[in-house]
Amino acid sequence: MPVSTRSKNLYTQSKTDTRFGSPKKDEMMMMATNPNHGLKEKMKAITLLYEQQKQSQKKPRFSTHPSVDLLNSNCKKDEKERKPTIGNVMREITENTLLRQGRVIDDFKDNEGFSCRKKGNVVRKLSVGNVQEVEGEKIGNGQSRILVFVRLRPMGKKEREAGSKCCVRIVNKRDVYLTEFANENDYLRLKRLRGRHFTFDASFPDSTTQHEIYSTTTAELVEAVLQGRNGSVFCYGATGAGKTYTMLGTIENPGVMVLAIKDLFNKIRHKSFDGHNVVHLSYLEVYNETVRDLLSPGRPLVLREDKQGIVAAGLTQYRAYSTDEVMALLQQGNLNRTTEPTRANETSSRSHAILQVVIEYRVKDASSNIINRVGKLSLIDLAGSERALATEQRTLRSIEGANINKSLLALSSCINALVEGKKHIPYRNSKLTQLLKDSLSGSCNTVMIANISPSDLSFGETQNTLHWADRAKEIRMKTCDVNEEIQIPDSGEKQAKLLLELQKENRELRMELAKQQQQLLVLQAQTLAASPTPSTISSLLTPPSAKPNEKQKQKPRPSFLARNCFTPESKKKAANETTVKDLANTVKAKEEEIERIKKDHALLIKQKDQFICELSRKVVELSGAEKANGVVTRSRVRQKELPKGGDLKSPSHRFVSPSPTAKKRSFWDITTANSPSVDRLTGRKIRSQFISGGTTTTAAAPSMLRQPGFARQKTDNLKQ
Ligand SMILES: Nc1ncnc2c1ncn2[C@@H]1O[C@H](COP(=O)(O)OP(=O)(O)OP(=O)(O)O)[C@@H](O)[C@H]1O
Repeated sequence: MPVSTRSKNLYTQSKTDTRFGSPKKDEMMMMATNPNHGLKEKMKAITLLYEQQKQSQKKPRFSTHPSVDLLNSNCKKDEKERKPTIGNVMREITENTLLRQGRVIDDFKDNEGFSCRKKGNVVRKLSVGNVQEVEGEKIGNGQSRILVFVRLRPMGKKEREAGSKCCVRIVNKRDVYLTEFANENDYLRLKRLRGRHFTFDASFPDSTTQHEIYSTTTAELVEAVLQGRNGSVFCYGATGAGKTYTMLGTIENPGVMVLAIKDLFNKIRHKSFDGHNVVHLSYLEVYNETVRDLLSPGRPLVLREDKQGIVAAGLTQYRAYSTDEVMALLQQGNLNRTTEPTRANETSSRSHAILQVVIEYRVKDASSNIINRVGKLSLIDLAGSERALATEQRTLRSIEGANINKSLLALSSCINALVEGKKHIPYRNSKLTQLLKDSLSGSCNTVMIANISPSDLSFGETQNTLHWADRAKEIRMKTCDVNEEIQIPDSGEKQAKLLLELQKENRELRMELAKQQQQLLVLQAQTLAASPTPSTISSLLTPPSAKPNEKQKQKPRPSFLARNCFTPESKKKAANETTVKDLANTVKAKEEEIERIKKDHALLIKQKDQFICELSRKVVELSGAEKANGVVTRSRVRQKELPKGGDLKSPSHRFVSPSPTAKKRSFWDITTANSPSVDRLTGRKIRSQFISGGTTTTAAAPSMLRQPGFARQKTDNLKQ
């Protein structure tokens, strides 16, 4: 029999009141706090208050995409339906079972236990199936934020054997639902599903192929790099989540690194207008906070900051000419990478690896300007974070793990600071963040691929990865500038013109010089002619301070007393003398000029001699190398053809001295004497002697100087 209680009446009354408006909040508050009311009444009042508050907090939902509306309507429906009825509890159990089988369920609860779907984030145009463009943002049009993708890997054999459940569900190629299953020993919450929902630019289920991953995440970035922009792709996630598989892949299923390089090489050939392009490659790892070159391992590298940003000083930059060559370099680099088996992954990468490709090529624009484009692509495979057990000893693995976690922590601090728009970003906290500075905040298009495992055993790690990936979406990037340089068209023609002009000027100067020399001679002749006494030029050129000659001494000096001072003869003499003096001065000046020109000429000739010396040295080296390689060259054939006397049988013999033994040592002879073949004469030890273990080698010893690696090989062969 129904019993009417005070609280029931109150509840019905308040319900009916809603028809005319909401029940009075003050009344509810009074009831809830009044000590004279019963517990049930208080509970009802509180429930009503709560419902009212919830309704007032509900904001109108806006979306720019029909799918988002659909999600929202689903969400409302779910909220109505998800009352703790038996039907709903049964439904939860069914969902749980489906999840255990790795199948799809329809809705999830957020952390507070309320069924909810987040409002869909604005996504950019992607080449993924049904993900559509919502906003006009695109890579290359002034990137504004990091693109974040999530990849789910298939359940591993070990995980399946351990009876783990799938806790991740990907819906709509964009939404990731993460479920936290209750602890099996927690009987009270056994039926409870807790989870979180995330939205990314694209999310890939476990069946996604490597090509799909590449075309969605990196293909556009590669295109932007070819336009002269910088791009970075980095994989983030827990150990064993599939980062290395995504970045490097296997021989049958190559990953992003391999596919990106193949694509770069294919496209650059088509884009370059003259077929000329330069591809430089470097590959490094950050292991235990030290930077190492993976292409030529050696001492740790030091990071320096210059105009281009942070660079590893001394890092090898290989020039690659083909995809195959790059593949070989990548393989070589990966063999040098530090990997160790861990609890979670048998071939766990214990270091962060960064592959950097710099491309340079030329294109012609509409107004036939030649444009030099330079783009940089960084592909980063981060080491996975690993939970260290409290009981774990301080082994090398745990130190490695600590360092990996330290750098990843530094990375998350940087992401946090960037998201919060802080002025100081702690890049210097680790080597990894220093190297990623450009990718995180510079003018760069950046793509982040977060790798996750489906197993509920890795729930914590997966949640962490998704949390950071979600944060990374907020990072705003600088507008990415294009690295290109316009070259003035026909610069070659201009240079040729300049050369011709210079040659012309040079000819004119020479002619001027010849003219001046001629003038000088004329002047000298005139001086001689104008001289009152037949004297030599040297006598004319003697300075006034010099001792007067005997004749002058004997001659009476003009004086007023002798009255020969102003005679017409003396006047003529004085005029002649001044002319001679002037001429002597001019001659002196001209001679000084000639001296200077002679000196310049001597210097030029010396420089040319040095240049010829250098050239001849190279020729001798080359001929040595040819002999070593067994290449038949004209010079070798000629040597064979030479008779004992040394005369050539070819028609060119007429250019050879008939008695070579008696000939003067020419410049060529001197350079040959300095070449390795004549080192016996000088007695100086040469490198090839050291290579052959101290025994003096013959003149034809091949040069190994340009290939130090081969030098070592040669020594080994000789030893054998
Ligand atoms: N999408 C995938 N498809 C098939 N197998 C995968 C996939 N992703 C990962 N795997 C497999 O999972 C295992 C672990 O992957 P991987 O080595 O790439 O993990 P990781 O994140 O790089 O780990 P760590 O950080 O320890 O290096 C490998 O055996 C790999 O072949």
